[in-house]
Formats: sequence, structure tokens, C-alpha cells
Amino acid sequence: MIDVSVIGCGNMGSALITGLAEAGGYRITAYDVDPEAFEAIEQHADRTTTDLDDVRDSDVVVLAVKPDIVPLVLEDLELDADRTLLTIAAGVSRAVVSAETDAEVVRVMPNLAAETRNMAAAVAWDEPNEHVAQMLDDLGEYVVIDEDLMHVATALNGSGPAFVFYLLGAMADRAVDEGLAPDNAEVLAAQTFKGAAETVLRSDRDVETLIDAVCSPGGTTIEGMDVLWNSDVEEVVGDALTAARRRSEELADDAEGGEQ
Ligand SMILES: NC(=O)C1=CN([C@@H]2O[C@H](COP(=O)(O)OP(=O)(O)OC[C@H]3O[C@@H](n4cnc5c(N)ncnc54)[C@H](O)[C@@H]3O)[C@@H](O)[C@H]2O)C=CC1
Ligand SMILES: O=C(O)[C@@H]1CCC=N1
Repeated sequence: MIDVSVIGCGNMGSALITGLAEAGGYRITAYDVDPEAFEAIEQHADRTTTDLDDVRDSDVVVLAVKPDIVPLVLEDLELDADRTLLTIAAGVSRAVVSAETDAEVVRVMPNLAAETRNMAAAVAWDEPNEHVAQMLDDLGEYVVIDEDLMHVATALNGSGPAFVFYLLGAMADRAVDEGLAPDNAEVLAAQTFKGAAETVLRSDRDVETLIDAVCSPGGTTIEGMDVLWNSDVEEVVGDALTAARRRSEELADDAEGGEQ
């Protein structure tokens, strides 16, 4: 049983709580300054609290507040050296957090799919942390990266779900325009993204080879792919990633400058 506290039960904190509760094997304390935040996770957390002292005895304390709130929480959060402080705030480095705590600091960029235990996460640590590794395994897939690559990971897997929702929405919307019922279009589009992603994860074939496998000669897919290949959509999608990565770097500058 791993004792986990989550500080900040908004979109990301509540997704983590829900996923960990689904997985089992965790005693979960949910802390927030706003009791309304508990509504979404009341059935998943073992305890909800507005008293920061209640998180002190947890094995792992997850810092899931907005980047500019991190310094405010750290001011009041006292953790012993044998605890793990897991920070997920975009742009906030381990160095910035470590300067304010005795706990071992691990930085993770998670994503919203923690809720369904399909999360893609990037982790930066000095040494593998058994509890964090267990949590990330239970919540989905994770990769270990150098911390200086956390900005691009933030764009790819942290912000990525929003980009995918957008693309999925664009495909579903056009299918609705062309006659499918909205519910059916959403199911077909979402399951198509899920199936395509699962295929990439399980297959040895690269993305180009997989595209070829869908394109029958003289068939339908190649007509659509020609539209994509002759457009600047690849560059635009890349630009979205770069814009998010740049914003992560700006947030890091703010965090290092102590701005709030
Ligand atoms: N939303 C997402 O998909 C992802 C978010 N993140 C990171 O997770 C962190 C949280 O983001 P969201 O959940 O989207 O924000 P949010 O705004 O949905 O939730 C923040 C929560 O923090 C609470 N809060 C505010 N001040 C507090 C304090 N002093 N002590 C305790 N709780 C406090 C708020 O009441 C709210 O419930 C951010 O640092 C973000 O960079 C990382 C990856 C993905
Ligand atoms: O938009 C944000 O800043 C956060 C970090 C990654 C996803 N959401």
C-alpha cells in the first residue's frame, strides 16, 4: 500500500486520484484550498482535507497546483527527507522545488489520461524512485528523460491530449457534416484514434509503413493522404508543439525568477 497525497484536485490532480484509485494499492489523501474541488474525487479519495498538515506523512506527495501557486504551497509544506515530492507543474524545475524542501523531488509530466490509466508520462529523477515508478506503471506508460527535455515532453504528452482532441474533433465534425449522427461520429473517431495509437504501440512497424498498410492502391485512403501530404498540416501541427514547448520555457523563466 503506497500512501499518496495530492495537493490540488483540479483537472490533473483529480485525474491522478481517479486513476490511482482504479488501480488499487494506494491510500489517497486529497488536499485543496477549495472544498468544491473534492466533488469530482470524493468517491475515489480515502480522505479529503483542507489542512496541509494532513499530507505530511504520505510516502509520495504530488504537487498538482498551477505553476505560479507552487512557491506558495512550498512555503507551508514541511516534508521529511524520507518522503517523495512529485512535481507535475509545467516549467517548474526540480532545482526550484528542491530548494524549498528536504524531500526527494521527482518531476513528472503526466497527462489527463491518468483518469483512464492510459497516461503517457515523462519522468526526470536522479535515481529511479520505486513508489513513483509503481504509480506511473499503474497509470499507463512512462519514459525516463533528462530534465532539460521536459519542455518538449510537456508539449508532446502534457499538452498533446488537447491537440489530439482537436484533430479528433475535426474528423468527427466533417463526418457529421457528411451525414453521420454526432454520437456515432464521436465513437468512430475516438475508437479510431485509440486503435491507431494502440497499433503504433504494439507494432514493430514505423508510422510511414503503417500509413502504407492502410492505403490500398487506387483506394480511398490514398486520396485523403494526398490532401494531407500536399498541405502544410504537418508543419502546422509541429508549430503547435513548438509553441507549447516555448511556453514551458517561459514558465521556467518565471519560476526561476520567483515571479508569481
Ligand atoms: N491539465 C492538464 O492536462 C495538465 C496539467 N499539468 C500541470 O498540473 C498542474 C495543475 O493543473 P490543472 O489541474 O490543469 O489546474 P486546475 O486549475 O484544474 O487545478 C488546480 C487546483 O489547485 C487548487 N489550488 C489553488 N491554490 C491552491 C493551494 N494554495 N493549495 C492547494 N490547492 C490549490 C485549485 O483549487 C484547483 O482545484 C499545473 O501545474 C499544470 O502545469 C500537467 C500536465 C497536464
Ligand atoms: O496547459 C498547461 O500549461 C498544462 C501543462 C501541460 C498540459 N496542461
